Amino acid sequence: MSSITSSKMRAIDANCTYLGLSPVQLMENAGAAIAREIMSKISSGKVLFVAGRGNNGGDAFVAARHLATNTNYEVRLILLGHSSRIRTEESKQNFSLLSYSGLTELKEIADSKELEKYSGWKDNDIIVDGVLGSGIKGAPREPESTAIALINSSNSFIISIDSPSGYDLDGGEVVKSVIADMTITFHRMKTGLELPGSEKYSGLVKVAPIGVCRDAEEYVGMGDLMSLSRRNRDAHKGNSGRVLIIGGGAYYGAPALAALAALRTGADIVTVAVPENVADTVASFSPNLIVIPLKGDRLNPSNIPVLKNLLETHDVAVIGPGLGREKETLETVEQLLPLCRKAVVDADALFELKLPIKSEGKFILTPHSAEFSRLYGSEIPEELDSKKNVVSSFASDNDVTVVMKGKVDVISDGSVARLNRTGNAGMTVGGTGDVLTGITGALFAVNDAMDAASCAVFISGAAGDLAFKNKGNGLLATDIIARITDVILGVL
Ligand SMILES: NC(=O)C1=CN([C@@H]2O[C@H](COP(=O)(O)OP(=O)(O)OC[C@H]3O[C@@H](n4cnc5c(N)ncnc54)[C@H](O)[C@@H]3O)[C@@H](O)[C@H]2O)[C@H](O)CC1
Ligand SMILES: [K+]
Repeated sequence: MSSITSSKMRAIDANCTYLGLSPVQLMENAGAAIAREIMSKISSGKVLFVAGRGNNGGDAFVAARHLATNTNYEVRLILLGHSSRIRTEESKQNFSLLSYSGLTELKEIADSKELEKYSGWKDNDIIVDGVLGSGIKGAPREPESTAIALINSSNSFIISIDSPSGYDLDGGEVVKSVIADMTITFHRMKTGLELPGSEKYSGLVKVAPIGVCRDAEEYVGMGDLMSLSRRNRDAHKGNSGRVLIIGGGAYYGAPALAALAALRTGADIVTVAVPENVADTVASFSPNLIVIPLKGDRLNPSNIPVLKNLLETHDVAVIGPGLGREKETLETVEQLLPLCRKAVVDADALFELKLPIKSEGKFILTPHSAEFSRLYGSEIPEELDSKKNVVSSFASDNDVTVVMKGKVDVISDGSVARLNRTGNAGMTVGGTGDVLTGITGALFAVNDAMDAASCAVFISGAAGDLAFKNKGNGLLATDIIARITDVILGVL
């Protein structure tokens, strides 16, 4: 399996929490893995743990407790700072257990000078570095910086927890780092530990499993939303996404639903370009919509010059909701796609879509399984792994990102395939597909295609699940739009 970045690891952790596997359980497994490694290396001896106030230090607390259950080991631990400043509940809980765990010494040292004077640095068989892990930001500050220097100047065998402290697991600049003999990283290899020259800092790298649920990685969860781009405090209007919805003509509700969903997902500007016969109706749904009427009562080739200008001032186009399948409409879609930098293609726009799209642009297609089957030209297999393979190779062959909607949604950009299980049977009501495309458009405006597509199906389904709690099978597409912010506010 390939390596992952530390932000991907954080997303997996958060997905574990979402599934009910708590951080304290993962920490217990992480610490136990460190203790096992020490026990397999030496059967007795002196071990000094140096712990920071984050969860990297928390892993060290657990490891020290496990190791001290065996009286062959003399276990000492220094906490860098005051225990009142330990950051997380799981770490606090594990620190408090240390008073009952038979350690030879347990010290809290916040001051760098005092740290230098500490008598326990010498004659350890092993020093365990739990100073900083994946949560590091910038160059190590004090007292962590002095602790790193003291660890490096010892003659002991150095084992780093998760990452050599100070080293960037994503491969960024290293200002000051522990030079370890061995690094035990958790769950998966990290990108930065595979880079040429990284072994100078890490020593031998081992990957320890910590009991992460398989679904926390494969299925989209709350943690994935953490990797979405966040709004800058000094953002200007438009920075958070300009979405152009091209739809309507045959219908009027669909483009309005997509537009309102995009606004609730956080897009700054949502413009709805619809044939003039439905423009007033679409505009009447909400004063928040900007509606541009297009000549004619269906999308047609004469609309292209106006749409071309609009595409230039928008980050992403959402093409399809309520268009109808008139020949001239589908031909217009075909001519429009190569003009888009980014587009979400849905509903009627998928009907006669010619693939691959001859364009430099990036595309997300959101077919349900019957639509996908038509594009794919064959039946879709029942079994989930085969479905993933089919969607993945289709995405790769056509250079698109695909969301195949179903009871379990399958999302792939051709290199990665993810699954989503949020959503419920109440969402078979009309308009829910339009809501999903609107959410996808808003996310795609400011994120890459795979993140946008995966998070969009998750948000749409989770908002639908919240709506289902109050409305049951009577839920409407507009009820889902009303709950989008509740899902997003849970994370961003
Ligand atoms: N699934 C897993 O991999 C698990 C990993 N665990 C361990 O948790 C750490 C990450 O923990 P986190 O609390 O997010 O961060 P750190 O402990 O690395 O550090 C945060 C801590 O340090 C302060 N800080 C940040 N930058 C600096 C700096 N430049 N100088 C000084 N101090 C800094 C920050 O303010 C915080 O207080 C991971 O590596 C694993 O070891 C889980 O225990 C189990 C699941
Ligand atoms: K560390």
